[in-house]
Amino acid sequence: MKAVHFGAGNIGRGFIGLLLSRSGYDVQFVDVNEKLVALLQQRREYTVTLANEQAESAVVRGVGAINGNDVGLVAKAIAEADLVTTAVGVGVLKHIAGAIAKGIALRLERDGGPLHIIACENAIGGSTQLKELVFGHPDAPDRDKASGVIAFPDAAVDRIVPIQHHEDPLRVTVEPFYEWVVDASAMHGGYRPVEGVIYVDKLQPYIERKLFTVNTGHCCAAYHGYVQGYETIQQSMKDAAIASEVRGALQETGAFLIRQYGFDGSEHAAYIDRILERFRNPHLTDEVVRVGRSPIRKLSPNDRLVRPALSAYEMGLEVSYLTAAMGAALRFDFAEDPEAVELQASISAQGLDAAIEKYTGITRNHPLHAQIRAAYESRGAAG
Ligand SMILES: NC(=O)c1ccc[n+]([C@@H]2O[C@H](COP(=O)([O-])OP(=O)(O)OC[C@H]3O[C@@H](n4cnc5c(N)ncnc54)[C@H](O)[C@@H]3O)[C@@H](O)[C@H]2O)c1
Ligand SMILES: O=P(O)(O)OC[C@@H](O)[C@@H](O)[C@H](O)[C@H](O)CO
Repeated sequence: MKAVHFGAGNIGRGFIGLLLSRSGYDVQFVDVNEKLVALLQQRREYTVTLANEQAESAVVRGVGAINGNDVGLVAKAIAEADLVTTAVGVGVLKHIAGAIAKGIALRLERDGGPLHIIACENAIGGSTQLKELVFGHPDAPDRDKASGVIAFPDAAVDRIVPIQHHEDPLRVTVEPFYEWVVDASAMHGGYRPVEGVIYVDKLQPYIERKLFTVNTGHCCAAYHGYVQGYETIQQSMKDAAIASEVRGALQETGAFLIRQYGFDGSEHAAYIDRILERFRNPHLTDEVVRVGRSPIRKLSPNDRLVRPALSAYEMGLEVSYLTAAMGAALRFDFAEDPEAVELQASISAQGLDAAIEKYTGITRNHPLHAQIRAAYESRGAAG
């Protein structure tokens, strides 16, 4: 069984590659980081360590790597694969769509069998977005011809994998918890399950619960922590005021999720508690600038702050912790993050109100707009 996985980064090596390999797949990573590709080709294995007391390690063996710029080789691998997955960042999907389009075209020419392509990104409908990019690409084959053969099931993936600082660039430390949920309703019948993956008929409750709890809470800790001058999520969560901002935001998204999807209230409260413990994991060092990365994406209308806030507001629920986090996100001025630079330049050039409208879609006449402005102002440049 052959799997092609785009993105040999933290989640690619520390989660998706690990599970695929355990399920008996030969994993070919596709990446544009030449150093990573060369090391994977040379060693064909890497080590994953769990961030717990025991620090248990596992070696993932028999992996390979292809340079993503070698589109011909990537297309050939896709034509021959049994499964394709991605973890490159949702904004990067457009850059891999061409190679996937070529791979599908080659596969159809050769009468290759059915194939699932699963985007494991933090986004609602990540695989569906990838599908649109692939079939919008000039190298894509006819959509109808491909539709019986190629499926793009959406997925939710959860495992905290920080930026790694090991001497060995392939080694990756991951939290023990993981959850990978795939929309089985979009899959071809008779698929071969990946060990550890949960297949469900309706993904929406799972992806929204994950994104609007794990990722909402995570970015609240990151943005409030950044404003207060903390370097890591673990330091931020030790600050009682920040921990209470994070819990407050998760109670707000929780009220919306429970009402929207009928989750059991006490089970959801336990889910929140578990997540807060995961953020505090003393065996991990997760930088606030990683978790807060790409603030424009995180402030966008369909993402972890604005979407649950607007949905909850429309249900008549309180959202002041969520707007507080948006105010803090607008203060994220990390100079090495291109989206933070763009956001700050926009605030300086066009003013705060225009930036809130542009990036969140929340217009000046919406009551939440004033709340976000007030939250931003109360934080001041130095917090
Ligand atoms: N790290 C986590 O805790 C975590 C958990 C769940 C989901 N995710 C999601 O997984 C995705 C990847 O996150 P990450 O933390 O592993 O990031 P990462 O930066 O560690 O890994 C991304 C990898 O993609 C590679 N890449 C970039 N452009 C590429 C291209 N054109 N072709 C092939 N490879 C390319 C990069 O070189 C890098 O190795 C994101 O969507 C993220 O939201 C991350
Ligand atoms: O990957 P992002 O930028 O969407 O979000 C940053 C973190 O919140 C995220 O990577 C989490 O660690 C992960 O989603 C946990 O499952």
